[in-house]
Amino acid sequence: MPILAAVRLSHFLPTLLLLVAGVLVAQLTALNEFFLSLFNVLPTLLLLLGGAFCVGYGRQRELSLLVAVYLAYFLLDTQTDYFRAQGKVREDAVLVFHLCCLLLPLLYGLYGAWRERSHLLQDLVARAAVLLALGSVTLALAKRFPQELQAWLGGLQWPLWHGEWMTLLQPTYPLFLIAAVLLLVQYLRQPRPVHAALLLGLFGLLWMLPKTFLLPHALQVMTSLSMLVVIAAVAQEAYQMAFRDELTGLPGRRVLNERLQRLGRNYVIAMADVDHFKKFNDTHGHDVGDQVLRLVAAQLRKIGGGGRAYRYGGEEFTLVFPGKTLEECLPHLEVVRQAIEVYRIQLRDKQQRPRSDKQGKQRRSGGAASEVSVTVSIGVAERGQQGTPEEVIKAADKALYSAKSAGRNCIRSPGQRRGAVKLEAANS
Ligand SMILES: Nc1nc2c(ncn2[C@@H]2O[C@H](COP(=O)(O)OP(=O)(O)OP(=O)(O)O)[C@@H](O)[C@H]2O)c(=O)[nH]1
Repeated sequence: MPILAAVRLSHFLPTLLLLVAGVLVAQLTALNEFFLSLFNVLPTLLLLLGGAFCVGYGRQRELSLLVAVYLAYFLLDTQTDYFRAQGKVREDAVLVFHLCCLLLPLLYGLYGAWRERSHLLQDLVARAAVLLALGSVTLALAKRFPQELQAWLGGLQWPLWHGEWMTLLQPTYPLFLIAAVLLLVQYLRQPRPVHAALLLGLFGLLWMLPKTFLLPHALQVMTSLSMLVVIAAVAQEAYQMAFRDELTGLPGRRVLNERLQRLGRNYVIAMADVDHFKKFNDTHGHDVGDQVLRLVAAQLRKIGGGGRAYRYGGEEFTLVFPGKTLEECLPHLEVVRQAIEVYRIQLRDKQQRPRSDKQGKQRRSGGAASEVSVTVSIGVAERGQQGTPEEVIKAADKALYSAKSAGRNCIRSPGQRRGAVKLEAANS
């Protein structure tokens, strides 16, 4: 699959909306009592609840990231509290702020792009060891040589590369840039909600740092939201894992079972099955078989008439039409059956793939590119006077067997006579 084709706006949109909301709220100079109290405790609450959630789902990477963001928040919050109470900054404020500006993107980029190992405990220990080593060396230096360290950090500048807009210590920007590139590459290689959230969360933190002492709520609000978007993305992935079929992206059996409990008095259920799929797999290989299932699912997803497609299992799909009659659904089922029949699938066998564009063009013009197509048989049943959804599925399954024995690539319903299979044929 081309990389950009897998990029989804839905991976970014919720995170983007939350962060934009955060930017707007952080600009407010006065928050009401409720939100003030909320944002004062939110980072800690998110660390505890989100941390427990990540532990539960074995997400060491997100857990370590939450801890790193929280530590930076804790250090900066101590400084801003003092600043607000005393009207002046603490003695070590500049040093602490500069260290946070450098260590936050460093740890964020490192933890974010560091792939989780299969052994969860080892992974967690390795991440904790990095934090401990970096933290203890920094702390020791800051305690022992505060002035020297501050002077050294202040000297880290390249006047040629300095921009007017740079309000943070100059090396902060390349560190954020490296972290952003790492996280972007990670997203492009594996477009997942969590990878998108990690990338956008980094920008939230970059926005926040220069405003830490300037806007009274920027620190609490943006820390909270940067943590929240990561936790929300973990929750979104957990939901997808539980309820979406990974291969086709369609809702899986669990969602179907749940939907069946909420169907009203009238509904239609269709079972669709790819024809001769075993033979297809044997001829073209399991990978091509998977590719075909994805394409069949993509066509079924487009079903009209208020229908919804689910992967029932294997090469079998279920279509549910709430509040519809059989007559209303048949034309829509026929449209997808035909769409699948005429769809030509270009085989993307890696070994057969041309090495250059020129070669690819030559092959295509020479007709050497291999194309395949599949068909589906569909059995469809509607709820009668009585009957549970399970009984309607059984009836649709029975009709599917009739469709198979009637020659496949057709639609049948219970009681339909043998031969009355294709609507177009029947209508003409
Ligand atoms: N590639 C791939 N194959 C699958 C998947 N799930 C099930 N299959 C294959 O689907 C085939 C189903 O074959 P059968 O149930 O015998 O039926 P069929 O060959 O489609 O024949 P008819 O249904 O009678 O037209 C088996 O070979 C399974 O291995 C999957 O996720 N990916």
